[in-house]
Amino acid sequence: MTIHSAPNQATPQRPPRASAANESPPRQPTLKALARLLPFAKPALPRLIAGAVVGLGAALASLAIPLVLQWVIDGPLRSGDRSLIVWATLGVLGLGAAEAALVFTRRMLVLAPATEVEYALRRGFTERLLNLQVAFHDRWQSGQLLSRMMQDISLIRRWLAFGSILLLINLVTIVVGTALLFRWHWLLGVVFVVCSIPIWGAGFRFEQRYGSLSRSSQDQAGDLATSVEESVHGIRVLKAFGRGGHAMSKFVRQAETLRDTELQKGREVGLLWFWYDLVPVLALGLNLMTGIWLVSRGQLTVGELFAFFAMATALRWPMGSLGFLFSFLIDTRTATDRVFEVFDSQVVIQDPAEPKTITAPRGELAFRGVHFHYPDAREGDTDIINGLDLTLRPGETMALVGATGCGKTTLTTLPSRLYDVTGGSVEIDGVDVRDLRLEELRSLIGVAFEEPVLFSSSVRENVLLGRADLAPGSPEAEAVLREALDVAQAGFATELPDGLDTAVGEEGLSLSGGQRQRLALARVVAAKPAILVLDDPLSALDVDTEALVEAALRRVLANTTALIIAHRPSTVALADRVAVMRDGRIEAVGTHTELLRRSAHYRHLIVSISSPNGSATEEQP
Ligand SMILES: Nc1ncnc2c1ncn2[C@@H]1O[C@H](COP(=O)(O)OP(=O)(O)OP(=O)(O)O)[C@@H](O)[C@H]1O
Repeated sequence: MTIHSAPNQATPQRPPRASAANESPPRQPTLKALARLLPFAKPALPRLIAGAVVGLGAALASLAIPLVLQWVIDGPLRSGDRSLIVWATLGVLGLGAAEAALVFTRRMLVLAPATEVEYALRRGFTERLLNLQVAFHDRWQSGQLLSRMMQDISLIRRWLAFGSILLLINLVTIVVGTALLFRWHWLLGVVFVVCSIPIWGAGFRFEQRYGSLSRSSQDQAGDLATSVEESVHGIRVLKAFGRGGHAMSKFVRQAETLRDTELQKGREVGLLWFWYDLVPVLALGLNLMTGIWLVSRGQLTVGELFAFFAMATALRWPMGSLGFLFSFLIDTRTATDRVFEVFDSQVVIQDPAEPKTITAPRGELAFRGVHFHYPDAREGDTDIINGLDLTLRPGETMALVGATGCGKTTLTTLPSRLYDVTGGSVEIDGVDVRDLRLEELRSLIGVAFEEPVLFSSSVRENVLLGRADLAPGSPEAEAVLREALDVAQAGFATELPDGLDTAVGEEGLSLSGGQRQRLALARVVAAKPAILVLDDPLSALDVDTEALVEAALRRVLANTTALIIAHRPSTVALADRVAVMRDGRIEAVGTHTELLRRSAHYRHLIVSISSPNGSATEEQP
């Protein structure tokens, strides 16, 4: 039973969550953007550089073949020296074999370090996500984060292992090869360089256009991942409301947008490839005519002409591959930008510079002149928590009641610093929670949310989540586990197929709402915090189970300070005192009987939550 309220004009409405696609900062030069990978790539650099050097060796071996050919044609072949011809043939074979072996070695050298960089990036990314405050996660779609974590980081790995090295090798090969063309005859070199001008022009135009397309497609892939994730998560609701078709058409719309962007990308890459395929062939044709002309005038030997063709052919792949490598480069810089947008997000809720500590916690929790608004609140909106004062004495159980949307859940997020107050302070035993290290603070406060979240692991691991101090499987851990399950009336867990080792959560056995809620309650009880914050923890339980949990909770709460959001009279009955919240403040505090006597708003709330279709609005007294 929930207390409903009419839309409250005073509280800000949440705008839809921003797709991160709208937030990209101005583009910086590609090399500068990629240089941000250096701290992660540093340990892998020696092997990546060794791979590049070996790769260059392979390229030079392939470039040496035309030189040997020239020497054979102009030397031994003309003079008829058979033994030298055999040696030269063996030399060419040796160079070919050396090239193959070096390419293989390059692959082996770069594979492992690139995977290590991928691992380091994923690890850093996850650490960042876990450290970032809840407000960050409110703004970012999960599919966007997932696609950055999986697709973008793996693209960066492929770039480090192959793309970057191939681009370097191919550019060096083109420069050295072109220099050799000049060595045979300056005119051949000039023709080659002039012919390659359109390639550079096409590359420049491509960089300009492909960058934004690449960004759009990677963001759209993230949006698509979000839709799929939401549909899979909400599959029951979609089916129950017969809205599978609606979800499908949303998916199709997004998939079509992504397809169109990919097609545009494909057209841009196709155009680039056209130039990169056409120009080397044109250059070869023009050079053939120039070469024959030079031979006819005696300015070039036949051997030099033959070697020149072998060289121009050897340069075809490096030239042709540039289109693909440039698009790869731009996709990678986009991926790097997207990954670093998360790394660049400020962790605003963190440990203080000079932390205080509470050596013997008594469990007093005080809200002093607290103000709070969510980061997306608009200028001029009234704060959701608007100058709130409330003190819970050590060991006291305080029920918090108020109309729906008045800010009760928001208030429960402040003591453990899921969000920071925007004014005033929250104090434990007189110490501002912002002066405590987060680890200490979160060991002092246990929170159970209305929506019980279980992880895809065993019952045991889920319940002992907050007890990293207990060795898994130790007698002490088992005792804490049993006691917590007992208090939460979660004995059903021992009868699951694998007992307390049964996997639950998304990947595990499906549990009922009440079973999930009892395990979540057991988890917070097992944490044995000095202060418990419970957001309507018994809402999914039947009346009999609720009574049993309440009796057991009373035992636990005897020594623990507790703030409990109450949506039912039975939960209010657990409390020593009740606080009535209205318009972002505490309107009245007292025992249930006192409040019934002196607060009209409380009477209204109690009547509405006691009736079968209970509803309360802020407009009522
Ligand atoms: N993450 C958020 N970002 C922005 N606004 C939020 C966020 N969470 C809640 N709000 C807004 O804050 C206001 C108070 O919400 P809150 O969940 O604290 O109310 P509540 O009293 O717990 O309601 P209920 O009894 O229905 O659970 C609402 O207007 C809500 O839209």
